[in-house]
Amino acid sequence: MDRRDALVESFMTEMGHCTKGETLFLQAVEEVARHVLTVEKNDPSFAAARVLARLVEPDRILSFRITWEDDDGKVQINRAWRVQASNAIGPYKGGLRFHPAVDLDTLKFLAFEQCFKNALTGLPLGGAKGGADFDPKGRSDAEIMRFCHALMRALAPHIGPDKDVPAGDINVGTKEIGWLFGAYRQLAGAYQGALTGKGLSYGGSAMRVEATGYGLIYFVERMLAEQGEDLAGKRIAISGKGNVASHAAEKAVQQRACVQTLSDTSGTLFAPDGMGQEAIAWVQGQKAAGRGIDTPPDGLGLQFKPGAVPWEIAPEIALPCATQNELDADMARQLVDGGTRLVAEGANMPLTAEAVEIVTGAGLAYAPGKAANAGGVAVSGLEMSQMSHRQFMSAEEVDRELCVIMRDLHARVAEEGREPGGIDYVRGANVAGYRRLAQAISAQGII
Ligand SMILES: NC(=O)C1=CN([C@@H]2O[C@H](COP(=O)(O)OP(=O)(O)OC[C@H]3O[C@@H](n4cnc5c(N)ncnc54)[C@H](O)[C@@H]3O)[C@@H](O)[C@H]2O)C=CC1
Ligand SMILES: O=C(O)CCC(=O)C(=O)O
Repeated sequence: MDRRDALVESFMTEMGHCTKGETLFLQAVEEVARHVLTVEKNDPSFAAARVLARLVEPDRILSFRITWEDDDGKVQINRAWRVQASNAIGPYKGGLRFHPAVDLDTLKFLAFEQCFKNALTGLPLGGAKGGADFDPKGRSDAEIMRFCHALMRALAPHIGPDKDVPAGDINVGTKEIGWLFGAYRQLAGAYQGALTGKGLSYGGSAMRVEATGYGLIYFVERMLAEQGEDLAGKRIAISGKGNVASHAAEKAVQQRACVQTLSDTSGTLFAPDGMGQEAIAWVQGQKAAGRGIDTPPDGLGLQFKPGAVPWEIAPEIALPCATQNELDADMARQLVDGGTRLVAEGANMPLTAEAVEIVTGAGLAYAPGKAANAGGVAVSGLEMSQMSHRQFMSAEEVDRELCVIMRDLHARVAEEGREPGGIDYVRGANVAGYRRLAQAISAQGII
């Protein structure tokens, strides 16, 4: 199915010349271009500023060789990048990912998406993303710490509280941020908030760990409220078992939903009667200890199916929370045929372009990650404010604020995406994010 119109076709063709082989980046850009190019064309100042053409070319891409020593004293070499996409509305902001599959294409797509997501939060945050092809699997803590310190030696000159503020992402959690921050403060010779996701004892925000998953559920609650419904008793399938997935599960259970799955690349944990908090805590403990989820203990109501994906249970709500393009066309058809009514992305771009066509074509309510998972970066924004004021909020205060941010974000997206038959969340998110970026970019002249 090809929905490209002439405007999108010519934009993508022009872009294709300098982005050969960057399939993830092109996928993310095309989805945005479909909705915003007509908005740009119809606004003389946005059109004159060529906003989208500027946004698809990052401000700068930093590339690093990271050299470090493993536990056997052997020299190891990794590649790392920081893609600083746009600081038109605030300092560059976005996570760092450690994964062997990390490459420039992945980070360019994530940095591009981050610009729109951060604009949607209503906070003054620009867009960036970074990471390394370092695989922490099988590495000791001492090795991961040495890698973090080596990475920060390369990154430190390019970041700072008013410049670029990295955070965590896949395989980068509170532990890694601690090591990155330790090296940063020594190299900078100053105690400043150049990273978020810090521990509570040294300038972190309450609830940053929970924020993305909890925010996702607050967003889903607004989507359901549009249909006059709530989460109570709804059967939910969640993929992933990490930070986003497990905290989405935790909040959904608190809101009386029936969470039936969590997963990883080895298979899926099924809970036919719904997971309790103990089951979720067990998954979190396994992940923290670097252990698998394939041997659940008796008494938690969990069954593990090797190689299975969560979507086969025909859930009412599907929340992909693992990684990009994890949910393909066949899985999307499985959801549609099984009667799923709502899909919201906890991960960044977890549905392939074809899968998006299938779920939206079938009339499911579908929220893209740039809207639904923005709670994490929003609380990072709150962490930046708290750090600069030297005054910290309680967990209850941050949670309340997160709820308000997700409610307002939903309203912004709904306003742009409302149609007679419901809300087009993809168009709403793309256009609302674009308008904020375009106003800032066109107001600041040709730079
Ligand atoms: N941590 C954060 O605050 C935010 C994260 N995200 C996105 O959420 C997603 C997950 O990130 P985190 O939970 O932070 O990472 P994490 O490292 O805590 O967990 C990721 C988990 O996904 C599992 N996984 C990877 N590929 C999989 C697959 N194909 N099927 C099933 N499971 C798979 C891994 O086993 C891993 O446990 C990523 O797309 C990330 O960019 C988005 C917004 C904020
Ligand atoms: O908290 C942040 O700055 C980054 C969060 C992130 O990487 C994301 O929203 O994908």
